[in-house]
Amino acid sequence: MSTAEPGWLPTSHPGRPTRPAAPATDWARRTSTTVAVLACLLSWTASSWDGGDRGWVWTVAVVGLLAGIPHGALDHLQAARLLAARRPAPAPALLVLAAAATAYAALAAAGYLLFRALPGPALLLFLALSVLHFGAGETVGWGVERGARRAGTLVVGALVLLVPLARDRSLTGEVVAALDPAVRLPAGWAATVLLVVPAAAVLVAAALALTGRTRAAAEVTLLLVLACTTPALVALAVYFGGWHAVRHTGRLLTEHPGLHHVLRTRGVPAALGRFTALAALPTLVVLAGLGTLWAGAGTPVAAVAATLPVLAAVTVPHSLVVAWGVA
Ligand SMILES: CC1=C(/C=C/C(C)=C/C=C/C(C)=C/C=O)C(C)(C)CCC1
Ligand SMILES: [Fe+2]
Repeated sequence: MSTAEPGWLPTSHPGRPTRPAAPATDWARRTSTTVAVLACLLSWTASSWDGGDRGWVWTVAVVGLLAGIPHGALDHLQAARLLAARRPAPAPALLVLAAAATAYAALAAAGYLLFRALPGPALLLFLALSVLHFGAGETVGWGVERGARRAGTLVVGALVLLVPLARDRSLTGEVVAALDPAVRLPAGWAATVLLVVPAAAVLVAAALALTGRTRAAAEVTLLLVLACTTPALVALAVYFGGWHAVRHTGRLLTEHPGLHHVLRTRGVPAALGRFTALAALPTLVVLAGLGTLWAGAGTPVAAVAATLPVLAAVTVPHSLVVAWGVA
């Protein structure tokens, strides 16, 4: 990073903006929509040709998971920036970064220990947190009042996570049993989710369309189709890696001062290049960890069960940093 560019602490931006920042949001919306539409079309085609052999679904699941990892790779920088902005007096940048990274790691460790000690309640908390995190990522740009945003967050978060999990009860059950055979999901949860959530999503899409938010309405409809008509793991993986992570990255290009500077002066591809460079090392660390976990798992289900506590652990600080940034 050259000395003329702002780093991860709040600074005034040198120079005049040469490009507006909206292209990052636009790029993210166009890319994620294209991915979701193509994923639906390809998935319907594959499902009709695979003769019941669903090996391809696991490939899509791994690709989606891997594609989603980098979107949290700059969380420690985001946390440091938010922490620095709240301090009454400026503190040395490295000290703030160390404090933010320590708090982040401590929260992740606490999440992991909780998952290991009490898998049942921790799984329910993790699902609730994930619904809120995914849903909040969708409603952030809707421009609706707070109550409507909260309802939309719950409905769309449940749509993209709980509906696929409920559609493939046997996979969800197997993963949960591999995690801890003593854990029981509440009876009737899947039927309730499938009865309530898609209908609620239709109402949300209709409300958005009737209030002139046609693009948001179309996006909720597309997520409804993805969640309800593609194999559960495909829906989850495509949403996580091809939609949630892409949109979060688009927002980061505007929120992170260094990336925003590159975005304004050199455009979206250059800002994405800079994001890739910054995210590479944390992403590689997570990949190495996942590789170790997966090497010890005998079956795909065992690999997913081994991934779950780690995913839950990093989701705790990740969701908090993202929510703090939006607040
Ligand atoms: C229960 C369960 C799952 C839940 C995954 C979740 C809840 C992921 C949340 C990720 C988040 C919130 C990432 C943030 O960016 C799997 C692995 C799909 C497989 C089947 C069982
Ligand atoms: Fe996220």
